[in-house]
Amino acid sequence: MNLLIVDDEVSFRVHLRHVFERKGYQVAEAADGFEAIDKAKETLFDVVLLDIILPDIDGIEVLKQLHLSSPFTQIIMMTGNATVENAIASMKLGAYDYLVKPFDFEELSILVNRAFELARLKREREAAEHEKFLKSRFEEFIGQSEHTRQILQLVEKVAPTNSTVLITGETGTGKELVAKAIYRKSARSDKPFIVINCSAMQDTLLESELFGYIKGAFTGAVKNKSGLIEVVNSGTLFLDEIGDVSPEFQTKLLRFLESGEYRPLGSTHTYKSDVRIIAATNRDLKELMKQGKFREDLFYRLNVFNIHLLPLRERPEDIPVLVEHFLSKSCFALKKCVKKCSPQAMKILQDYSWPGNVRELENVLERAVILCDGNQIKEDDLPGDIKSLATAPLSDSNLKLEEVERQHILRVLQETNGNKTRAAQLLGISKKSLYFKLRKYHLEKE
Ligand SMILES: Nc1ncnc2c1ncn2[C@@H]1O[C@H](COP(=O)(O)OP(=O)(O)OP(=O)(O)O)[C@@H](O)[C@H]1O
Repeated sequence: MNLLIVDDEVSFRVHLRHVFERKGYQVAEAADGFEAIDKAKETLFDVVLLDIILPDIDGIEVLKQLHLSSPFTQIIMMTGNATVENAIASMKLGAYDYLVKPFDFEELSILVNRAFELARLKREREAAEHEKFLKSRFEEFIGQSEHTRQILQLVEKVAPTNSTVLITGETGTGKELVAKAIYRKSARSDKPFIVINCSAMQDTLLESELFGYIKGAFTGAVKNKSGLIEVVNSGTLFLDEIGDVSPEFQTKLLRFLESGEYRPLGSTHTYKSDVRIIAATNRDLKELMKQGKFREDLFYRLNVFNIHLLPLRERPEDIPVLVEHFLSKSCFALKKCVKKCSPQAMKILQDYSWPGNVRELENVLERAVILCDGNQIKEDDLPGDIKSLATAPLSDSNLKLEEVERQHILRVLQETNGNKTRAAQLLGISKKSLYFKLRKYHLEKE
C-alpha cells in the first residue's frame, strides 16, 4: 500500500505520514508538484493525496501528469474553501474524490482505503487482461512457409461457414490448433469448443459421452445423462483421432452429420442438435477405407473440406519463427529470458527431421530454456540424439545407417509414449517390422 502526500506544509505532511504509517501504508512525501511527478516515476503509488495549491505548478496540472504516468493511481485532491470549484473540476479529469480542509482524519482514512481498493482492482484487472492477451498470442498458428500461409487462408475461408472440416496430418503438426483457429473465427466463437479424443475411449463410453444415455441403458446408468452433443448445442465439437472409432460408432456419427439427429443410448426417441463438427486424424483414412475399417460415406461426409498439414520436415522455413515463438512461450511460463538460439543450435534444429513435428520442437525448446544459463540457446542445451542425427556428416563412419535408424526409432517411440501401433504408422512400416527392428537393435527394454 503505497501512498504519496503532496503538500507544501511540512507539519501537515508529517502528521498525515504518522497517521497512515500506523495503518500499515508505505508513505512518501513531496513538497511541490515537480517533486511529486518525479517520485511517481520511481514508485508505483496506489493513492496520492494532492493539494490543489502548490508552490510551483497547479495541483490540477500535477493530476494530469500523474494520470499519464500511472493510470491506476487514485488521486484525492485536498482543497481550501477558495478552490472548491477547482477540486470539483478535477473530478472530471479523473480525480478519485476531493476533501475540503480542515477535514476529519477518520473520513480521510476511509476515503484512502476505498481509493486503495479501487487501485488494486484496476491493477489486477489489467494484469489479468495482459496475461490473457499473452496466452492468446501463444495459441496462434505460427509459420512463414508458403504452406502455412495457404493453411491460414483456408482457415479464414471455412471458418464462417457451417461446413464439417477434416484436418489431417502427422501427430504434432498442429491439427488441434487449426481446429481452434477455425472455431475462434466462426460465428460460434461465443459458444463452447469441446475436444473429444476418440482413441482414448471405448466404444460405448464414446457413444454415451457424445449422445448421452437414459436410465437403465446399461449397468450403472442410474439416471438420464445428457450427451455433449446436447450440452454443446450451437457450439463446436472437435473429434480428434477420428480414424480410431469403431464401425458402429461411425454409423451413428454419419446419421448425426446427415440429419442432425441422434438417439441417446437406450432411448427410443430421436433428438436434434445443431453442432459444428471438426474432425482430425493422423491416419490415412483412404487406406483404412480400402481395408474396410472406415466407412466410405462417412469419409466423404467428413471430408467436405479437408485441411492437410504437412510434416515439419517438409516446411523447414517455419522453424525459425516457431523457435522464436516457443522461446517466448517457455520464457513466459518459466519466467526466464532467453531470446534466441546460437547459429549452431539453429542449424541443428533446422537439419533435424522432427518425427514428432511441432510438438517435439516445442518440447525440445522448453527443455533447452530450462537448461540454458545465458540468454541464448546453445548446442549443449539440445538433446544428444537430435544433435547426432542432425549434425552427422555424410562421411562420418561412426554413424552408420543402422545407428541412424536405431536412434530414429527410439525417438519416435518416445514421441508416441511407447505406443507401437502409432510408432509403426509414423515410421511407415508394419507393426511386425517394428517388432523385428526392436529386437534387432535390442530396444525392447528401452
Ligand atoms: N504452427 C504452429 N504454431 C504454433 N504452435 C504450434 C503450431 N503447430 C503446432 N503447435 C503446437 O504444437 C503442439 C501440438 O499441436 P496440436 O496438439 O495442435 O497437434 P496435433 O496435430 O493435434 O497432434 P495429435 O495428432 O498428436 O493430436 C501444441 O502445443 C501446439 O500449440
